[in-house]
Amino acid sequence: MGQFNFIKLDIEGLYVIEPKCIGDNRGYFMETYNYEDFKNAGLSQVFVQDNQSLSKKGVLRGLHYQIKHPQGKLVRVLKGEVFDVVVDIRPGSKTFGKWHGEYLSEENKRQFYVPEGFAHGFLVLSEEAEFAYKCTDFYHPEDEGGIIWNDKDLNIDWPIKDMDIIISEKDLRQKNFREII
Ligand SMILES: Cc1cn([C@H]2C[C@H](O)[C@@H](COP(=O)(O)OP(=O)(O)O[C@H]3O[C@H](C)C(=O)[C@H](O)[C@H]3O)O2)c(=O)[nH]c1=O
Repeated sequence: MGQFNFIKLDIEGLYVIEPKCIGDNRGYFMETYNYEDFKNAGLSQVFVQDNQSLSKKGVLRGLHYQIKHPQGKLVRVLKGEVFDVVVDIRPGSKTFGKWHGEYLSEENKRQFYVPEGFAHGFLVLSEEAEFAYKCTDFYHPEDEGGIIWNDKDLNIDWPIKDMDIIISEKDLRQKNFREII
């Protein structure tokens, strides 16, 4: 118990979580999730699906969300570094249309909890990045929505200087923010 530092962010419902990393002469150990600790911090969501993806430098995945089956996500980076972005698309939210970015890395071991109602994506900054996350609902491909990564209204400040961005065909065809609201 008490293995995590929970940091509430300005956008309601977003948390950065810093796990306690216990080092010794072999390496380190850390709990990466604990239902009791998270429940005591107000995050009693149950996760039903874990995902993991590997991406090369410059890969940008997103911005994705599910419509009728929105997923809360607890995201972290196992290897490398990413700039992780969420956009508040919760109807009636006072921060509707606001985005927030977090640098998540193997080094800082920071986790990012994103409640249901956000679009999510990330840009890989390291040569490679292994990305792992827990979801509060299952994948429903027929229910997927998306926003184009460089939407003019959202104006997300992706750290892409001098980077060759790699985006899937699907993500190159995502909608503008104005089309989904
Ligand atoms: C998301 C998902 C995908 N897939 C299959 C579907 C495709 O055959 C393949 C790649 O899917 P996709 O290109 O949608 O993967 P990402 O671009 O990483 O999508 C994710 O990107 C952003 C960052 C997210 O937050 C979402 O979890 C998710 O939308 O995996 C599954 O079988 N289960 C799944 O839960």
